[in-house]
Formats: sequence, C-alpha cells, structure tokens
Amino acid sequence: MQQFQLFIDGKWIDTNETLDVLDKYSQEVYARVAKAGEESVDEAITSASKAFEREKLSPFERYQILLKASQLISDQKEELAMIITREAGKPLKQARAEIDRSSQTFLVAAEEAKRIHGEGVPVEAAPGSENRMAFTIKVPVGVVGAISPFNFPLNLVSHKVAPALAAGNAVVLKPASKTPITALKLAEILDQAGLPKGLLQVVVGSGSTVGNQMMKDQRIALYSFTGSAKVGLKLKQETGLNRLILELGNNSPVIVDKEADVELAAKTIAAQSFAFAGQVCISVQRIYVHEEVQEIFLEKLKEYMADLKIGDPTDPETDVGPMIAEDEAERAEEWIQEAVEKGANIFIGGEREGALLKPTILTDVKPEMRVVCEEIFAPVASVIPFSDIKQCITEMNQSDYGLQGGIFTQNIDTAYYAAKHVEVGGFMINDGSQYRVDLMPYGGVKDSGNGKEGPKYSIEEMTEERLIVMNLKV
Ligand SMILES: NC(=O)c1ccc[n+]([C@@H]2O[C@H](COP(=O)([O-])OP(=O)(O)OC[C@H]3O[C@@H](n4cnc5c(N)ncnc54)[C@H](O)[C@@H]3O)[C@@H](O)[C@H]2O)c1
Ligand SMILES: O=C[C@H](O)CS(=O)(=O)O
Repeated sequence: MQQFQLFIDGKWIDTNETLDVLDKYSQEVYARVAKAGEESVDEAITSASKAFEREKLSPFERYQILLKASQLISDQKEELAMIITREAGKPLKQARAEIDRSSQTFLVAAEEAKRIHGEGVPVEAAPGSENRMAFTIKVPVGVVGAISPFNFPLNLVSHKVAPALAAGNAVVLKPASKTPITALKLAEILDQAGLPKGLLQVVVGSGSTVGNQMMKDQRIALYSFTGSAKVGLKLKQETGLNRLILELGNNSPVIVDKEADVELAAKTIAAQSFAFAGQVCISVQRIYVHEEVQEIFLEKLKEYMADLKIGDPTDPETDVGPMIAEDEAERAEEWIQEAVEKGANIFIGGEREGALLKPTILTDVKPEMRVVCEEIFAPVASVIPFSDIKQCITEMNQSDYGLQGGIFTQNIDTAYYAAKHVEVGGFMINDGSQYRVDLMPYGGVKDSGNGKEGPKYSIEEMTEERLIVMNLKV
C-alpha cells in the first residue's frame, strides 16, 4: 500500500495520525495519508503567508512554472488517471479526459498570467482634476484557501490552484478527504515545475477539522470553495468579511423541444446524465420533453442507455462505475423509492448492488419530489412532459439552483427565449447542461453559488483592483 505525506513549505511532512483512502470499487484500503492536525494547518497557513511576502515572481516566471506543470500533467496522464479511478471510482476513460482537461486548465492559466492588467481611468475629465492622471493595476489578494470536492480530484483542484498562482498568490489547499492522493501528486508536479517553496501547501483531513480551522483563520484573504450548498452556506456564515467564491450544486434542467433533433438529444442526455455515476454538478437531472416527442425520445434514450457499460471503473470500456460510497448509493435508492411511493414510475434501472446504482430514468414525477427539486448527485434523471415552453421554463425556474442548463431545438426563437429566461450561469443550445471547456466562465446563480471559475475569470476574483492617481505639475 502506498503512503503519502502532507506538503507544507515545500517539504513532505508526516504526522502522528493517518487517513485511509479506499479503492472505491473494491472497497480495499488503497493508500494511507498523513492527516493534518491543528498544528499542521497553522504551519501551512504561516508558510503560505511568509511565501506570499517573500516570493515575488514575475508574470513570465509564473507562466513558465504553470506551462511546465501543464506538460508534466500530460506526461503523467496514465498514472494520474489510474489514481483518480482508484480513489474516486471514476471510469478510466473519464479519468483520462479529466487529466487532459487539467493540463488545459494549467495551460490557459499560464497564458492568462501574462495578460493581467488594469485600465486607464480618465480622472482629468472631472473639474479640478485637469492635471491628474489615473490607472488601475491588479494585485494578488494574498493567501487563497482552496477547499475542493471529491468528484474532480484533479481538474477542480487545478481550477483553484492554477489561477491563484497565475495571479501571484500563495495557496493552502484542502482536498476532499475521500480523494486526496491526486492533489498530493499535483503538489509533486508543481514542485518539479519549479514552484518556490511555500507557494502551495496541501493539508489533508476532514471538513469538520481542517476545513473548519481554515475557515476561522484571518490570514486567509480569499476562500475558493467547491462543494455542496450546505457546506457553502456554512462557509458564508463563518468567513465574515473575507472574500469567498462559492461553486455549489445543481439539479440541471435540459429541454427537449418539439423541434429538437431527438436523436442528438437522446444520445447526449444518455451520456450526460450518467457520466461518473451522475456525480457531476452539471449532470442532466431534469429532462423536460415536449409531449409531441416524448414517446420517440424515451425510445431513443432507452437504446442509448442500453449501450452504457456498467461496472469496474478500471476497465477502459466502462461508462458507469460505483458511486463514491455505498451509503450515497443507498441514499439515492431511498429517494427513488420515495418518488415511486408518491406515484413516479421507474422507466429504466433502479437496481443497486453495493455502491453501483444502475442508470435510472423516472417518469410521472412531481415537482415536489426530492428526485426533482433537490440535487440527487447519482445516476438518476427524470423525464417531465410539457406542452407550453413558457410554462415549462417557469416550472424549471422554481429550482433553488441555477448552475447550467440546456435546450435541444432547431427553432432559433425558442432557443433564444429559453437562453434569456432560464435562470442559470450558463446555457447550452443543442447540447446538455454538462458541456464545459476549461477556458469558459463557469459558475452559478441562486443556491449554485457566486463568482466564476475558468482561469481568466478566477484571476479577476483572486486579484484586487488598485487605483493609482498621479498629481502632475504639467
Ligand atoms: N459548482 C461546481 O463547480 C461544483 C463542482 C463539483 C462539485 N460540486 C458540488 O459538490 C458536491 C459534492 O461534493 P462533496 O460531496 O465533496 O461536497 P462537500 O460539500 O461535502 O465537500 C466539499 C469540500 O468541503 C469540505 N468540507 C466539508 N465540511 C466542511 C466544513 N464544515 N468546513 C469546511 N470544509 C468542509 C470537504 O471536506 C470537501 O473538501 C455536490 O453538491 C456538487 O454539486 C459543485
Ligand atoms: O462537478 C462539477 C464540475 O464543475 C464539472 S466539470 O469538471 O466542470 O466538468
């Protein structure tokens, strides 16, 4: 079994407690990691604060380190992908795709490091300020506290670490305790890429201990959190006036209009509802289908779902593997049962074996059922018929969440109407809610959070705008 240590001040550190990381398919202990106690967390924040004061890398130096990290991620693709597959239970082909995306995230952050700039401000236009000149610059915020979820152990960590470093900050990262190994490998990669000591620390432990301590430490200037709305709310309540970026959950809606390419819609939705067992914050969960095409859509969806290979995530052919833990699969199964008791029907799936829940489609659901109004975060989606697009969108917007959504239609008016009225941070036309490339602005509204990720946009969040005014003699 492999052993891992914490990464603090450029050194690998042991502690007197360890945390076991399970292989999520076999449920055997796959790795053992040093667990951060109060002292290690304090040391990590001290080290980040000192490094931020000491290490003033030029934009070009930051570009070089992030570019090198991007290359190293690609070079180590197979090893990293297998780590994700084992610690998260993510099917290998999806883990490989995550590595490619993470390399892109670092590449884009490297490029953006050279493009951080302020703007001229025409203060001379104000009466009495004729002899003044002003401009803004962007300065790093200081220490960024990054807290990440289990489901994208590399790319969602990259979306915090790469832009924070690109902007000239120091980082203390707390990865999810179920999937910490990939984050520690990333620290190794950044060390190899020449990142000065102290600019990144990785502290492993539970949210209630390590996360809680980070939340209360005033030396952290900005928190970048991705995870559930429940924990996001706690952070908001506890972090006072410090900056906070929240990337939270969703119960993503997609419309299949009467003028849709139904084949494309069914194929896309079969992929986007069940990838990584539905544990993607932009998984398609609510499928609103025009009643004129519902029958044909369900038929096609069934055909595409029959092609999904379910089982061992290390098999390169597998599409749907286990959920992160058996109790999570049990919870999703309970939600399905509860919906059935209230009148829903299981069109496909519903069976569970340990942490493996079969891709499931429900029909005859009601808006108040948890499978519809909450985030299920499991391979479960509901088909909801509609006849009027405006009413359909009003119903969709009753959700507390608003991260991404989509519509399938060949009618430009319908597409644009939906794009304007569905309350989300990003909307896809002729694609599902799960479309994302890493350079785009990404973030939600309502209970899905605030602020944007995507390196250019995260850098905006992770820098302060400072105004400089010159009082000139000429
Ligand atoms: N919007 C996005 O970009 C996005 C991306 C991925 C996941 N998510 C959401 O994340 C959730 C699933 O991930 P999860 O189960 O890892 O989420 P989670 O909220 O349980 O945990 C996320 C992180 O917060 C930490 N944490 C837990 N309690 C804490 C506390 N009291 N104080 C500080 N930190 C604490 C966890 O240890 C983990 O590192 C889903 O709701 C999903 O939609 C959102
Ligand atoms: O789980 C939510 C993630 O943000 C999805 S993705 O990594 O951005 O595709």
